Amino acid sequence: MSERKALLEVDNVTLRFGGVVALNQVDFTLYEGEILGLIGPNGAGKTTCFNAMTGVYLPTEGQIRFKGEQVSGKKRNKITKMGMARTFQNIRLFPEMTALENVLVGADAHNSTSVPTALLRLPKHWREERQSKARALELLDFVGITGRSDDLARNLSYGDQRRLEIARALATNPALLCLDEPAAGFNPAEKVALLELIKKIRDSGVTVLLIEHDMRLVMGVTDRIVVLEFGRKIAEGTPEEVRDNPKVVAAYLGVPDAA
Ligand SMILES: Nc1ncnc2c1ncn2[C@@H]1O[C@H](COP(=O)(O)OP(=O)(O)OP(=O)(O)O)[C@@H](O)[C@H]1O
Repeated sequence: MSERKALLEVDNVTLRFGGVVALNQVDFTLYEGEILGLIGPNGAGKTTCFNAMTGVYLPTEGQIRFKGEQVSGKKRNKITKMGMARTFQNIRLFPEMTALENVLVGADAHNSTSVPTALLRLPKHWREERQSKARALELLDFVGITGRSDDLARNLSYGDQRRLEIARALATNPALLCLDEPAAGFNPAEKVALLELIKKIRDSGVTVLLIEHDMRLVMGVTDRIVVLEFGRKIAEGTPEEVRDNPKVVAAYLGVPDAA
């Protein structure tokens, strides 16, 4: 246990929107190399927590640290550069760009080419562009949409658009990938395939944080789970521990059809 290395620390975070306490003294750590599930009923605070971690919201109290460095108050592109990438509950692709171009936009966050180098089309620029393209094609292959690189994003199936979003996030070479309900709208077969992809991402060395409503998906893929209810953490542990926790059963698993 002692060799586990903290990647992201949510340290006693409270977040208020006016009178609404969306997060109430939430505390947990995400360790390198794990798949952590963040679950809870509607309105529990999952998305707010995610948004705080990725710099969208500033906690009212407490701190969030990534690789030991505070993320709160930092700009999005700085947080991306620190090694954190995310997808969104609602797909946010550039619909009129090709799949490949969408991934290249992700990779751009990482390129070192300066604007003058790019404008003057110096060799370094071409080299980086070639490398980025090769890497983008590799990522499309990795997420399972080989052959769709030249298709406009809007012409991809819903499932493939979700995969493309993941490829775009991976193009920033993250240490941590945060997935916000990636299986929303998926049929059971697509969910199984997504589960495989999430494991493959982790096995490639990327730590994964997963917000998910589908209990079966969460149980089948995560190493540990944090459960929120009304903005508070009510449980944390392995899928088995969480599943058997009476508070969780009452709050979430007891809801018919939650699975
Ligand atoms: N921008 C905001 N302004 C005011 N209240 C907000 C805002 N965002 C979230 N809330 C409130 O904070 C609480 C937590 O919401 P949040 O969206 O984080 O929950 P969630 O667990 O992600 O829910 P869901 O599963 O429905 O997406 C809710 O009471 C919500 O109404």
